[in-house]
Amino acid sequence: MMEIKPKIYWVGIKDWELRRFHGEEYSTHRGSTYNSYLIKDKKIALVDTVWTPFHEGFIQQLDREIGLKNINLIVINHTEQDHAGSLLYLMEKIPNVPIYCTKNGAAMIKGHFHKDWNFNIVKTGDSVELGDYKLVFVEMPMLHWPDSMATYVAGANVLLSNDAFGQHYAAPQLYNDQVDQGELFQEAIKYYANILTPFSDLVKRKLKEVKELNITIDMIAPSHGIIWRDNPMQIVEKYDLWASGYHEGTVAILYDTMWGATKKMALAIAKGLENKGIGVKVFNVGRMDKNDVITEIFKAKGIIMGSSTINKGILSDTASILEMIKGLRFRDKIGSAFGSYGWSGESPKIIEQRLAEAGFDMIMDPIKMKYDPTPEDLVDCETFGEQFAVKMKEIFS
Ligand SMILES: Cc1cc2nc3c(=O)[nH]c(=O)nc-3n(C[C@H](O)[C@H](O)[C@H](O)COP(=O)(O)O)c2cc1C
Repeated sequence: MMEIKPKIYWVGIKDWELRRFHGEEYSTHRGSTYNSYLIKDKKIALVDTVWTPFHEGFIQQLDREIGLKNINLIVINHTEQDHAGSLLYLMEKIPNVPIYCTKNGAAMIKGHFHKDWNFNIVKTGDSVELGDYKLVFVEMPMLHWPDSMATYVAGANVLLSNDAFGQHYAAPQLYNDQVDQGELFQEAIKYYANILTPFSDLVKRKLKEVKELNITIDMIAPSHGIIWRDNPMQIVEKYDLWASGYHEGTVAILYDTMWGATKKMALAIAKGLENKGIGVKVFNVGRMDKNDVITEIFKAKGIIMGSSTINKGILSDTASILEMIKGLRFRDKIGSAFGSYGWSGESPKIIEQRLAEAGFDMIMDPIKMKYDPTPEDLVDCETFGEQFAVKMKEIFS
């Protein structure tokens, strides 16, 4: 239990060992934290809980520090198991305590726990007086579930933002100014790219709405990772940027190969892009963490994706990335496709079609080479890279 502002305590859990989240869908190279907050004002409020496997230690800590019976209300900003999982066990001890949540939140708590507890449905602007502080609720539907909301602690100027502005990042320290900035921002952008990209329009609208409220925010305390206390608005500004067709002006070449032919093509295309002054990163998607690939796609302006043909189709790791791309609905990105083949050569066309369906502007016809590319083939690949670079520059100008 650590005091983050007078009378406001972090009562979360650091999960150092977590390496996979959302089943196997999200890699967590640096673990994660489940941040729960306790406000010990005249009334005692608990905001969010922790993931189910950690419920025992979490509840014991709360009981030891304040006595469970002294909790006057619980706020559930979001009902996903990593934040609300311990609620079931907590409510066994204090079954009548009021739970403040959105209308969707109450429905989803019932969906998860099949219990009809004492729900207090709140909307944006509703509030609860705690004594010196007041909790003010801000609905954030689809950021990133229909139930999501944030809780603002008026008087302390703390925004308990739940999943927004969070990162899967376990660190010895609690605050943004105490940790490695490279690690912190890598985890923050990875979180945005992999979880929030489909909701960028909503993010922009919500940020505008919050700015118009004209509230002072001295601290943003999300439900995963570190707390933003040093210039907390810097992460809000980043979200504004990331939600606005963000890119770093580079090209990501993503390839998959069985015997190395498509890799040779990838490197030749990269050379062509570099010849024309475009920054390029090359990744073997079969060997790379998929969420890191998604983060790199998020950062790039252009995506050139290659796979050799297998059984008239594409290699499975490429297919998996394309499925993720489809759901994430990237915007304002350009692309093309390539690949080696033996006799029928379907893969580049399949990639082209799937990227186009996912909203990419395919600015060049795909290129394919039979079996291992000859030196002449590689010159053609290099020229392909140069032409892509020229078109990309035209789009920028
Ligand atoms: C199991 C297997 C299935 C393949 N199926 C096809 C196919 O359906 N059509 C085709 O054009 N080539 C097919 N190929 C040939 C490869 O696409 C070809 O060898 C290519 O050069 C491999 O490129 P890579 O080294 O980048 O994987 C197949 C190869 C293997 C090993």
